[in-house]
Amino acid sequence: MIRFSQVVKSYGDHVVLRDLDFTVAPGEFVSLIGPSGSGKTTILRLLMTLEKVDGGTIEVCGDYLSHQKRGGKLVPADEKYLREVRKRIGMVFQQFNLFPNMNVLRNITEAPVHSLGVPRDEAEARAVELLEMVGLADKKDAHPTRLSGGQQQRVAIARALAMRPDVLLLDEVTSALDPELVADVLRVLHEIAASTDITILCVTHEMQFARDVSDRVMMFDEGQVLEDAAPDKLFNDPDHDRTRRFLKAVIDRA
Ligand SMILES: Nc1ncnc2c1ncn2[C@@H]1O[C@H](COP(=O)(O)OP(=O)(O)OP(=O)(O)O)[C@@H](O)[C@H]1O
Repeated sequence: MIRFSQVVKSYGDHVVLRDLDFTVAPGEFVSLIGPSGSGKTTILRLLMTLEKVDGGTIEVCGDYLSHQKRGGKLVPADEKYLREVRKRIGMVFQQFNLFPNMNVLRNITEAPVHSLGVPRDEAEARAVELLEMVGLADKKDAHPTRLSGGQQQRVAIARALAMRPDVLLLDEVTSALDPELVADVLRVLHEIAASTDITILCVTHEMQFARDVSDRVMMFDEGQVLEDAAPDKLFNDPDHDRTRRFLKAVIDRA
């Protein structure tokens, strides 16, 4: 579960998120769409604790992310507390960010072994299962530089899942890929959405994918959720003219 309550985030005088409220229910797959500069990445950066809120609260699976409870009061979260909460949040970025000096298996097992204390043989067995799931069982000994961008991104997805996160954040995960490599990555995400109960928040420009895979789609504009609906409703019959114009612009560009 993810809950933003009255979240405000500014950069200097520029208010990027204004009194933002939204919830992603446990196990839901929600896509976030909207024009460039509307604040989508800022939402993910707050969830990754790379930024702090200026107002309001963020909760992940019942724990505050922006604050912690001390003596019955909410106080700003300290680093030790955040390190624990962060373990429950998986992330996959546009750039794959794999460790170039480690083979694929090590890339996947490093965090479970060192941050969660999972025994190495157990972490390796799980990594092999995940590599099978993403269609790369034969690449476990390869180094990332030997893989295509699409394969590297599938390793990055396996690496995020190896931490058994409650919440998975996807930030334009296909944007850096050549078009012919996109389908395999989307297929893997489809399977994850269908076969796990991870709560997923996905920022994407892939409208067909958002339509196919999401339980809900949030159209975001100027720091607020303009429209929040099931994909069929949002893509076929949006309530707002702004949404209609945005969707048309994306389709015309494709
Ligand atoms: N570190 C920062 N310092 C100052 N302004 C920032 C910073 N990060 C983002 N912004 C501004 O905040 C606004 C929202 O940016 P954000 O990256 O969240 O938008 P976005 O919807 O993700 O855009 P895109 O689709 O292009 O990635 C933009 O006007 C951006 O210029």
